Amino acid sequence: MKLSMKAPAKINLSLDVLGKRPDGFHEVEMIMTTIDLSDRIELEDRYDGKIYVSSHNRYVPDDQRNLAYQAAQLLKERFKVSRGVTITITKIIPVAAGLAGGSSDAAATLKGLNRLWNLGLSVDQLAEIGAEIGSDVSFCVYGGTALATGRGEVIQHIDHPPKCWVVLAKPELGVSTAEVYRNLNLKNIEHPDVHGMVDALKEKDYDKMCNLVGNVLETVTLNLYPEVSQIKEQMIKFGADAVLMSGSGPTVFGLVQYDSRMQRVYNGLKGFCDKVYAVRIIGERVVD
Ligand SMILES: C[C@](O)(CO)[C@H](O)COP(=O)(O)OP(=O)(O)OC[C@H]1O[C@@H](n2ccc(N)nc2=O)[C@H](O)[C@@H]1O
Ligand SMILES: Nc1ncnc2c1ncn2[C@@H]1O[C@H](COP(=O)(O)OP(=O)(O)OP(=O)(O)O)[C@@H](O)[C@H]1O
Repeated sequence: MKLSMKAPAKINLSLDVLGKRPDGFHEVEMIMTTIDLSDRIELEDRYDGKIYVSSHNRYVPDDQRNLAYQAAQLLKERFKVSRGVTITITKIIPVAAGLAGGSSDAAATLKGLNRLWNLGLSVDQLAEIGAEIGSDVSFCVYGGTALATGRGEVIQHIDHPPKCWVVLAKPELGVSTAEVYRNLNLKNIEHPDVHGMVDALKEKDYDKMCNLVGNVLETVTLNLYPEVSQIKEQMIKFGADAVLMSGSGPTVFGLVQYDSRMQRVYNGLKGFCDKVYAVRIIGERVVD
């Protein structure tokens, strides 16, 4: 049997770091929402018990380092599954970009294998297993819009953003999340108003949402890679309503309400940056 799953990217509308934990991770408070930019994951049953993964993308490992492979291995071992799987990833989400591409591939693999292997796990159980693979995987299992706390794996569903465009620009560099967290100076943080953002979404107040976007990791990545600042400046110049880096970067996104303005920002960035996308926020949970 064969299954095909969509694995959407996320953006962080707000990202705050509260401190460093004894386990080395950082305590975060962030708002994530899914966007209409997705990888496709095909899962095909194997009866020799092996796990194979391929993506035809030179930046993505085709072995046990692949997060989708790790998802399959975890389920196989934990639930003593004798069958195997061939995982084929059509990579659309840019890699090491701050868009949770690998995490979403892992989440889609967990959800797909739950069906393919008849494991009967609830979405909450899948999210809990996902947290063992990476901090963003739990959110990706649920999708939608959430306030994520802990190291990112404690998920509280919140209202989705008002309808708008997201223009994304990804410079030709990949960023290591670990390196960005390592370079964060906890004594010198300007905390974004995460709870104000929750209210803005509840009130469906587009202007308030735009005013409150903030990400404490942005300054770190901007210092490490000044070209990200230039992309931000271009987005602002071409008229995006709000501009922010997603996650640990380097992707910068701009929120835009009107189609004509979206086209202007998109075209403006196209000449400036290699990978540019204009997509909608999905924001609402899709149960698949
Ligand atoms: C930047 C974000 O993408 C925002 O959504 C996430 O916080 C990172 O999520 P992720 O890529 O799934 O992160 P993980 O794979 O769990 O961790 C990668 C590395 O980032 C650092 N890390 C990650 C999450 C966190 N709350 N604190 C951390 O310090 C750790 O050094 C860790 O070894
Ligand atoms: N399925 C996968 N897709 C992309 N990268 C993967 C995958 N599996 C493992 N990786 C590795 O993970 C690293 C980070 O890639 P990914 O695209 O998930 O980063 P990211 O978007 O910054 O994630 P996050 O926003 O969760 O921090 C890559 O450098 C790659 O080597």
